[in-house]
Amino acid sequence: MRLVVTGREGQVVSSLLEAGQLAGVDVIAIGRPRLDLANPDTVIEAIAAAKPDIVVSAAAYTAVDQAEDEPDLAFRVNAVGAGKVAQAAARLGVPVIHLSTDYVFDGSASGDYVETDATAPASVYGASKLAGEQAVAAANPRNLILRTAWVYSPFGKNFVKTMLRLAADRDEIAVVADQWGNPTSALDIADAILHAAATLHRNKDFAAFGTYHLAGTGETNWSGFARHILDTSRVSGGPSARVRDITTADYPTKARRPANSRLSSAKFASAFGWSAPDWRLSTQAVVRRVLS
Ligand SMILES: NC(=O)C1=CN([C@@H]2O[C@H](COP(=O)(O)OP(=O)(O)OC[C@H]3O[C@@H](n4cnc5c(N)ncnc54)[C@H](OP(=O)(O)O)[C@@H]3O)[C@@H](O)[C@H]2O)C=CC1
Ligand SMILES: Cc1cn([C@H]2C[C@H](O)[C@@H](COP(=O)(O)OP(=O)(O)O[C@H]3O[C@@H](C)C(=O)[C@@H](O)[C@H]3O)O2)c(=O)[nH]c1=O
Ligand SMILES: [Mg+2]
Repeated sequence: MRLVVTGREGQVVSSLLEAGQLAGVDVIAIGRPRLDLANPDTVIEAIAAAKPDIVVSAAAYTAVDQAEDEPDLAFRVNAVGAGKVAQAAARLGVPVIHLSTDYVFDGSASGDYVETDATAPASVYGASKLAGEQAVAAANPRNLILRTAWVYSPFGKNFVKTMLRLAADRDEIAVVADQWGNPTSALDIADAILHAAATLHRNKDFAAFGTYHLAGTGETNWSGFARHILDTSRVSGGPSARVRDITTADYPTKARRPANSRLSSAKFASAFGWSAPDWRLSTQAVVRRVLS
């Protein structure tokens, strides 16, 4: 099985390259300048040349606050570009596995979001990703749209690395405690994608295409996540700091973020027989890797 994944150094693409090597699966990453989602005309040819059995659409414009100032670029990359990736797969007669986000929801629900819940993005990033889901589904009926959340890993930029960096020269970090969600390790996402891809590859009659939530098991808020990161770091001999709970109003940002974007991953678990470890266990593994 040959997976062709978009992007070069992002968290999910890096995790897939590593997981593919361990599992003996060919993973080919293609990104800028060859495949530039901001220049969607580059996409079809770059993907065809890589001869995929399955395409994984992991590249995206992910700067949530910056997107408020660059909506055109965010939509070109996350909506038009993503649609082209799915179209490239369709032309080759292969499925596409596309990554989306919890930020397609506005956060007003009281429980976990399921796949059929109404979307209502509160940010440009969220709106561009929702448009991307629609473009992917329209371009290729053989799509898995995996909505994940709060992604961290040893690679790229993420909240775990930010907390460890801040703790190195501060005694206290103020973190919002009124936004709830599911921290998700990109290492786990990669494992889940390999698992789902193997299912699609093995079963040519696979019929359960569509949207799935795929996030870490268990819930917390950003402050609880920060505390667990820094507790783990302290016992591992790394930097630590006190975490002070603040509210969203105390931490003004350009983009509005959902107060509750918890996702139920039950549909993915029942379709693919895979669920993520508890978020605390996965966080510990990544913190230790970042420190080592
Ligand atoms: N990070 C998160 O917290 C979450 C992410 N997601 C989604 O999961 C997916 C993977 O995210 P993650 O791995 O964290 O992303 P990162 O922010 O770590 O990396 C972004 C990736 O997109 C690539 N990219 C950006 N712009 C372009 C472009 N114009 N053309 C080609 N490639 C481009 C980058 O390329 P390069 O390698 O060249 O830098 C990089 O590989 C995305 O679809 C994202 O929306 C969903 C929920 C949470
Ligand atoms: C650095 C920092 C952040 N925060 C807050 C801001 C925000 O509400 C929350 C998380 O900050 P971040 O900037 O890491 O989060 P953000 O960029 O919003 O993360 C999102 O990225 C996109 C790509 C997604 O798809 C989402 O699932 C989600 O992971 O923590 C603090 O309260 N204190 C701090 O010192
Ligand atoms: Mg400190």
